[in-house]
Amino acid sequence: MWSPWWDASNIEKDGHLMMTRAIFLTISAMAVALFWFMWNWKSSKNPTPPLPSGPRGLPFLGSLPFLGPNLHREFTNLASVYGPIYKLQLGSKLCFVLSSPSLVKQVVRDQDTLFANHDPIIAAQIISYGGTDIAFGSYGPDWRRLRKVFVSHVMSKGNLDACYALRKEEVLKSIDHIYGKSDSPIDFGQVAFFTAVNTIMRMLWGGTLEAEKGTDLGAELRNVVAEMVELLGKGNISDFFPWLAKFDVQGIARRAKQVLSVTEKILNSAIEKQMSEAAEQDGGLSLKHERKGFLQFLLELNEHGDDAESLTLQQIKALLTDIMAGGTDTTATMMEWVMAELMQQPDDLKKVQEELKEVVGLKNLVEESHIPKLHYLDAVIKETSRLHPALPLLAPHCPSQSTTIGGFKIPKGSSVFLNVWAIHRDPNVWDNPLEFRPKRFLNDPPTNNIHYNGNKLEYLPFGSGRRMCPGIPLAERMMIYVLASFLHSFEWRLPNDAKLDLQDKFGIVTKKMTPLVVIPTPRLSKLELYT
Ligand code: HEM
Repeated sequence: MWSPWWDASNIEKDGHLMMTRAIFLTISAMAVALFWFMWNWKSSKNPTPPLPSGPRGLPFLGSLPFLGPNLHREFTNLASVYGPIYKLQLGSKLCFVLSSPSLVKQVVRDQDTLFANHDPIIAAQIISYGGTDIAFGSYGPDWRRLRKVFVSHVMSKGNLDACYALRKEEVLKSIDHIYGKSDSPIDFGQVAFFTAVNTIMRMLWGGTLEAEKGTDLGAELRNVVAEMVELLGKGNISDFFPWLAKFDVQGIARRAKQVLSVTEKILNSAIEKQMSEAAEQDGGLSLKHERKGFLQFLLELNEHGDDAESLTLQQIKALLTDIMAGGTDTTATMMEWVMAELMQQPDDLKKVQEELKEVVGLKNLVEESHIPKLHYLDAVIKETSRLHPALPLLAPHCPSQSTTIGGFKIPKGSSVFLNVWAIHRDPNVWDNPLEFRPKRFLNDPPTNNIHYNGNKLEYLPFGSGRRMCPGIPLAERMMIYVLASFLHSFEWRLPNDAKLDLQDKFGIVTKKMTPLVVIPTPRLSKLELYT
């Protein structure tokens, strides 16, 4: 076999060649060594953080088959094995669960902007007009404008004060309804839900849809809201395996589109009606009557406000949908939990009712002006929100870039769950956390103040940071006003043979496992107050 290496006539030529090769090899070896050294030096200075540990799971499915239905409890149990930050593979989705105030701080304070997106699930994207709303919209200029309009105008004290008359009318209707059921068992959650939906709808439209009273619009709206809430809370396999989305195996996308078309019909008719009513009156959108709803307010803002505040019609509809979906079931669920806790704690119930008797008097109905004096009821609601936060894992956040939390890598696009349920029940954070003790929130001494505003990371029933609940001013007013009205107007007891059960059932809103059935008896001294 011929080879230039062995050919004697080419010795001189080969000598040069070998020398060149030797030099080339030496330089290459030195370059590789230098690169290797630099790389090691750089990575020893900036080591890539590891992913946190977590359950191994199965190939392809990850931990999906091992998670039971009560995700908040499962996540808390896993934290006792893997610590306050761990990873979880769910289908093709990489998730992280954080369960300590200091880790939560890194998400909602230190890296708030980076974590300012919510995880966009398929049903939510459809219902929210492709994520043009606040709850599922991507963080950016449009989202900021929408949220600003909502927080500083729709939820402003002035605007909420202005529609008190609408809330009051709906609460009085509910009192009348409960009075009609005196001394018989009622499903408290259902009454709370009807009251919350009717009150919120009334605030959305103001007087606009009143002419529709004879129709079943109220029932249609309640059904649509109930369907929205159900779809948002349903585990959708396509969210864990996006390539399955086109098959819509569980029919969730199809149902979400149906819900959207019903909502669209109702919203369009409300907008048309609002505009034609206003045109009849003065050629503009400013209705003369005082019972303005949010819709009219938003349309007026569009007509008279500056560009920085004007919204497209689609954004207005998406915002109204957020209020329907985000504000009704949460508020009603919390009211049911408060009532359930009070049924379990007769001493606290007595204190709440004594306070109401003193502040309001048995010859009067509760007014919102009484609220600032209802300290004990306020503390009861706050303590209930600690033990039973409506969204125990908040809404999962999604980092827009890869980052580090607690020394661990969190890749871009993963889902980050903040387990406030675990924090609210952590003995390192709260004294005797499982005891129902409203006193914790009595603000005594005043330096002890704990509010819903997300400033104390130990207490986050409404979240914290850029994506915290923007509906707090309305939620707070509605919960205390409706509960005070019901607790002042009636005595409440469990049916004789009933056993109180405080177990919960995880969902987008975590509710009581079994409905709370209670018996109302009129408490006020003047019966004419009830009708
Ligand atoms: C007791 C009642 C309520 C509770 C417990 C509650 C709780 C929450 C929580 C925990 C979040 C997610 C925060 C996060 O991910 O960090 C949220 C978001 C939201 N809530 Fe509420 N909420 C209530 C009532 C309301 C009301 C009455 C409205 C509207 C009038 C509302 C509108 C929203 C909206 C639009 C978002 C999305 C915010 C965003 O993504 O930027 N909520 N709520």
